[in-house]
Amino acid sequence: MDGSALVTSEDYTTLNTPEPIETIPNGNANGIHESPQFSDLPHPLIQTEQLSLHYGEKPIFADVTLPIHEGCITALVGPSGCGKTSFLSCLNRLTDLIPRCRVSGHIRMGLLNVLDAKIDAIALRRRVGMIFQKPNPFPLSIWKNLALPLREHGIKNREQVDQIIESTLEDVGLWDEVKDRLNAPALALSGGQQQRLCIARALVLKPEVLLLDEPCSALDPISSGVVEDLIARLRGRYTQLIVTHNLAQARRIADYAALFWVQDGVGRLIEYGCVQQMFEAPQEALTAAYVNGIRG
Ligand SMILES: Nc1ncnc2c1ncn2[C@@H]1O[C@H](COP(=O)(O)OP(=O)(O)OP(=O)(O)O)[C@@H](O)[C@H]1O
Repeated sequence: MDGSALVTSEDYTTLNTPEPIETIPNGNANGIHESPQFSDLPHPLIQTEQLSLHYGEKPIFADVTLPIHEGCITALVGPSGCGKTSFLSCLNRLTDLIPRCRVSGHIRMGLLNVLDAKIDAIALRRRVGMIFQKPNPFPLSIWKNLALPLREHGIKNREQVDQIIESTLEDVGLWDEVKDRLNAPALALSGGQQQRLCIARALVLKPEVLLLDEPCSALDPISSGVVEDLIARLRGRYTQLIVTHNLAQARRIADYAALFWVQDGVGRLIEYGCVQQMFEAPQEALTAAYVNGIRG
């Protein structure tokens, strides 16, 4: 599902987030990515319990209990229509904006009960940013794409805004490419640059979690590689949950993977584990068939 239409500038609102954590759970001296062992695990930053979602009367997924570990990359994989995007949308309550969408079960993020009707969903969306399949920069200049969410959060001092914009564009590897044309329209950038700008737009608000819904699938192979490298580089600083149909990508960058599948008309979590285990020694026959390209 392309949820880009769901997001308004209002979704980029509200301050009050802790600084991103600095721990880097992965990556050895050679830069080779290694999956963490379960024994090394901190508590999950987010935990869903028996999470279920309906659109109207139609059940989409049911009873999903899934930990999402801090600083790690978790990949959601599975065939089209099994509810991966819908699951992502629950985590920052974008589901509130979908008519006749009903979510039940529990989502804990630290001490926060995410599904509590009383919590500030706008504040939550600042802590849990979302990146969509199709890059969706505002039809404004590059600079304004980043200044706008800052201004909405009360950061207006020009020097401070410029400093945050520069460091965030550095973070996403875009500074050198755009520093001489910050007033150019964002829509004039290439698809891959636009997607990195959208990631920067989420990062200026210092989120803890990034939800990435097939962030590379609309990009050419080179741009896709650049965005994938960026996601891998952000490991440890942000908790990332990525929906991808690209199993090779999941294997390259994720620490954990979760396989969703429609069974008896409803999406189910079939298996969750370290990415290495999911690909090399899956516990479920369906996972083995999926990762080996036999099913799905
Ligand atoms: N707003 C909506 N209203 C009603 N049904 C919806 C809505 N959004 C998605 N669906 C349906 O819910 C099911 C799950 O969709 P979802 O996009 O979550 O699956 P997905 O696994 O992410 O699929 P894909 O990999 O193709 O993006 C699909 O049958 C879809 O048609």
